[in-house]
Amino acid sequence: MYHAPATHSQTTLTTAPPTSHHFDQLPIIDISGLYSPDLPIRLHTAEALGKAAREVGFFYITGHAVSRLMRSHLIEQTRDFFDLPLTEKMRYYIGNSGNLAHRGYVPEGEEVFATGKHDRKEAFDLGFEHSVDDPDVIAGTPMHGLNVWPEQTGFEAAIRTYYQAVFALGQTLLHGFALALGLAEDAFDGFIQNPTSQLRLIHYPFDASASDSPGIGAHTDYECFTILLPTAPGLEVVNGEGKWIDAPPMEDAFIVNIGDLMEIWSGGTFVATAHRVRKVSTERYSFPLFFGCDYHTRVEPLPAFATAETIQKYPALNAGEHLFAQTAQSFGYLKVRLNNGSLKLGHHARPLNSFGPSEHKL
Ligand SMILES: O=C(O)CCC(=O)C(=O)O
Ligand SMILES: [Fe+2]
Repeated sequence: MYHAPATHSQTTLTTAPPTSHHFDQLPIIDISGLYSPDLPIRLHTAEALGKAAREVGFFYITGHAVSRLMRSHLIEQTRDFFDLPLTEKMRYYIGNSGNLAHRGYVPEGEEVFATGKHDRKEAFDLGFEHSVDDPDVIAGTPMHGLNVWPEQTGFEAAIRTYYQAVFALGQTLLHGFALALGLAEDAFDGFIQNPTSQLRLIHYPFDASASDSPGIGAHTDYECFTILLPTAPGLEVVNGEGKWIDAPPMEDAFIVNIGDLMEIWSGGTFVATAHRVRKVSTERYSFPLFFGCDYHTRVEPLPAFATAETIQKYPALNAGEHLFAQTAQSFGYLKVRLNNGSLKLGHHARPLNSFGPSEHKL
């Protein structure tokens, strides 16, 4: 279901979860068939993907092409970076990334959500790199530009390699989703020529006092879909009865979840399922790639899914403006600029958490 997004990459859940489907665990889908040169094999795999996207909106994928070595380099480099003293990490502070490129280190307390609470977490944010002569970079369009790279030996190479591999996996999944919706395999490609697609390296530090209390509140992800690699349990997904189902890490698998844009395009055929992160007393790293579309994309139900009902339920929005509006309202350095008038959002920017309280929100 789609609701006004409350944070960058996250939409706070404001109404009851989908009621139609019962599940006690997430489905596991071997996606290797999507890499086949034979269309019938790709279609067969897409069918399983589509069933999971319709009924659960959240699933494990195996049979992908992101190697174990790439994943372990990512984790090692991230661990080494977060182990650095704060003053060193602050050299790469996200608030210093020029031109609203919004890349770099996010210290604890920088991100404050609609509830006013901040999570005990730090992050390092990066994204799709746009060339310096890209018209959007020249125009200063938010979230466009180059990544910030710490001097740490091996960091840039490891993170770049991972980004490229997981982004390519996203493109493969995108084709699978298109087939699953009965569309041409490349139906979405035109929307994803120059996306922002953020990869976040997130560190939830060891917190002995945090036994089973809520961490990141219930939300759906804002973009097309998310490809997540977690290192420890903590993620929970809501089922049709409103029960929270554990989604622990699974060896060699990613967790994929449908985001709001896919739900809008498919007129609700695919569901953006709410999830949250429990505070656990283990140190935890997680790596979501928010597979998004081009900044200027107008997102609305595609013709095959446009009915009076879906058009009313999913009013068109501008993907990038909306994403940035939510980011600007949750990151401290951008809030300062909003407050002093040096940054302005369009008059139609929705406030954080616009739809009021809910039983599933913190
Ligand atoms: O840390 C996780 O496992 C997921 C984080 C998440 O849901 C998000 O950042 O949108
Ligand atoms: Fe999320």
